[in-house]
Amino acid sequence: MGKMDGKVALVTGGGQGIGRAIALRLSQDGFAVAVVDLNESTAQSVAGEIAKAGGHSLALKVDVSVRDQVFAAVQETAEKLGGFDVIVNNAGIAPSKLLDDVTLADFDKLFHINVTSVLWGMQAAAAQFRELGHGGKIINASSQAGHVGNANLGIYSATKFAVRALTQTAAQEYAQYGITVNAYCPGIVQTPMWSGIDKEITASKGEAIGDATKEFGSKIALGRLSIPEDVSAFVSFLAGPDSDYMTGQSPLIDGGMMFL
Ligand SMILES: NC(=O)c1ccc[n+]([C@@H]2O[C@H](COP(=O)([O-])OP(=O)(O)OC[C@H]3O[C@@H](n4cnc5c(N)ncnc54)[C@H](O)[C@@H]3O)[C@@H](O)[C@H]2O)c1
Ligand SMILES: CC(=O)[C@H](C)O
Repeated sequence: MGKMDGKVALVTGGGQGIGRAIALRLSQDGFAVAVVDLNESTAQSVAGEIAKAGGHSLALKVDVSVRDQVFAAVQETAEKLGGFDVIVNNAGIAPSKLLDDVTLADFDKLFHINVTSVLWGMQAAAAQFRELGHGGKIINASSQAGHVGNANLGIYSATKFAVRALTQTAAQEYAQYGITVNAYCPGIVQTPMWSGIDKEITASKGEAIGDATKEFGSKIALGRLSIPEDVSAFVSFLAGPDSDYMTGQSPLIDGGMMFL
């Protein structure tokens, strides 16, 4: 019996990387999980992994930058999985570009996918919790790059700083409804996103692939990069009953460069 049996969670960007690990872990915790992703195929694959392991799941193709699609996904999840208790606004992109080279189109796309998607997810989840007559948990993906501006990732860093602002503000505004709002801020996690960054940064510097990983990794006390399961273990805590007291906190845990 999972500790969260009967509860329902929605994970955006659940088709790969950190989102996939979160979806699988919340299912192991007992949640029924809606796996939401722009990539329908990977969303269905992760939902299939959950079902094969005996869990309840739903795969939804959603562009999280489109408000109506996010609201529709939350509604469909509540209807098909029988409730709604947790949303994890995890989806994001991380293109590497020097500030000098950033265009308005780059800026708008990145803020729509990494920031407004979090706002739409929080609005949709809070509305659903209130419609169902109970509180709930909102969990947002920030980053170490939301605490320290990263060269070559300046606009990305700006989006992750913005997610922390939205998280801490929502925590204050939603507390009256019994809704907690927290963010996770991983360091460097071995996912397709990080592989892409490593390639782009090292190529732009004319260095060998992997040099960016060595550069970032050298600052990690534990001497290793994170894996998606490091993050999903923390999100499992945030989604569970032990974090009912936490909202908008941002204590720092050094070591794996995991910030809360
Ligand atoms: N990998 C890292 O080092 C790292 C570190 C800190 C924070 N993060 C953050 O964690 C989250 C997950 O990162 P990851 O490394 O797993 O990334 P990833 O690129 O491996 O996976 C991201 C997923 O989001 C989906 N996605 C992208 N745009 C979308 C959209 N518009 N609508 C719906 N889905 C969309 C992709 O299809 C993909 O499945 C991101 O918010 C990222 O910024 C990552
Ligand atoms: C570089 C980093 O921290 C990730 C991509 O958020």
